[in-house]
Amino acid sequence: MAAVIGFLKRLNAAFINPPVVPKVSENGTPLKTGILGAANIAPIALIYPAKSHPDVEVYAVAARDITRAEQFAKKHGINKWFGGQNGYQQLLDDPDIDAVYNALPNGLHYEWTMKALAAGKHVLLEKPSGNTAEEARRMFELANRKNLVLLEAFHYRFHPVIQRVKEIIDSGELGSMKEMQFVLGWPKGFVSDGNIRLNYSLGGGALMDAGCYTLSCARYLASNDPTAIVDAKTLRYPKDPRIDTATSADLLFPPSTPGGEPVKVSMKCDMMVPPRFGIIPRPEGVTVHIVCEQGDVHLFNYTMPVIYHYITVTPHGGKKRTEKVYSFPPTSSVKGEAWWSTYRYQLEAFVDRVRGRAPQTWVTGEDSIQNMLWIEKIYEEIGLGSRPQSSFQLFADD
Ligand SMILES: NC(=O)C1=CN([C@@H]2O[C@H](COP(=O)(O)OP(=O)(O)OC[C@H]3O[C@@H](n4cnc5c(N)ncnc54)[C@H](OP(=O)(O)O)[C@@H]3O)[C@@H](O)[C@H]2O)C=CC1
Ligand SMILES: O=C1OC[C@@H](O)[C@H](O)[C@H]1O
Repeated sequence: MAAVIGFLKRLNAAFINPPVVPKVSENGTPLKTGILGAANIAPIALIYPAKSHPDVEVYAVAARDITRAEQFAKKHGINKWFGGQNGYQQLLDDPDIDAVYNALPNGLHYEWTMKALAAGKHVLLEKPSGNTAEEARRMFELANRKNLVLLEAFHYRFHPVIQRVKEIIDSGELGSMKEMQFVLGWPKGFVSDGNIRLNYSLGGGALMDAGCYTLSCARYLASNDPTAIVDAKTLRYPKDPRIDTATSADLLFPPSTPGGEPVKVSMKCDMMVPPRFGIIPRPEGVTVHIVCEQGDVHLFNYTMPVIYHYITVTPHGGKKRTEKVYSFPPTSSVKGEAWWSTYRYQLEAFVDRVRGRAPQTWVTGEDSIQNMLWIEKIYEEIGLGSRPQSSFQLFADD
């Protein structure tokens, strides 16, 4: 019963009725953020988390259609909106805005992040950072040059549960790593014709959408980049064969301990998992499984752990234990509540960085660039090729 009540409380506070705190910024005014695109993800990734952050105000939204912008703004209590052909640029030109949340389709991440940085705004950028590693490299280079914060929104990395899994592996309690398996999928019907995920020029594809998490998580837990792609397979979207609706890849990573064997990693992502018996919707899974020399670690739900998750640790010949990690230990002085979503933890870190404080953890620009690079390599391997690089030029000599 207590578990059910805990689940409902977390669900409610994270995604339905987030607690609202007064805005009391040490800097005088809270960080004013503007959203590019009235995107589906914006409420759970920024608007709800901002309600419980004392130093963030969701100040404006821009949409291609002014009516849509206005409706979205009114629905979410946002006082300012921009719309029409110049709506996005008008938001960037607003001198009161400090930071921008770029929730546009992947293929537009580069153009609008470059424009936002050029306008002097910090950027919280949706994953994957762009269509190519070159786009990512240019964005982080500009952010560095302008001394602005740019973060690829790999929200799962900010939650204590994935950090706990890494801690277990890195502690050596189970010996060196042998294999890791990552699965992420959405039930068929979630992504249908017309969705940005099925649009090639907008950076669609399962590997871009769900696969970028599996790859990021593998690289994070391995503390390394892959050394080789052993095999990769894909299912193509019949209406546009340049789009993968599901992709799986077997990779090799360097040994986790000196002199050890390479770590074998398999990752699988699917945007259209067929229903069980043809009718029961079935997510492919949201799991991480790690096989070490002396035992296994399994994490269920690494992308939405606030709702529910568990880690099981099974030492060979030992007793299986289960851990749940909704917040950092009270002794650690790291901020957080059991109801904080990955996005709320992420916002805390983003604001800390913008305000010149050290965030609890971070996804570096180099990490984001490498993730894109390996996405491109896997696309090459399966014969689909990279998503098209943006033709946008910030400077004429770009
Ligand atoms: N962190 C996470 O958990 C998640 C991240 N994402 C990422 O967020 C981004 C947006 O995803 P999601 O919110 O699901 O997508 P949506 O389709 O809901 O939103 C995309 C927004 O992009 C704008 N847009 C601008 N140009 C175009 C165009 N040519 N075609 C379609 N839309 C356009 C639209 O804004 P307008 O209002 O101006 O019309 C729309 O609101 C993606 O990069 C995705 O990978 C998505 C889901 C979860
Ligand atoms: O980032 C994401 O996470 C949640 C999914 O629903 C979505 O497709 C994806 O873009």
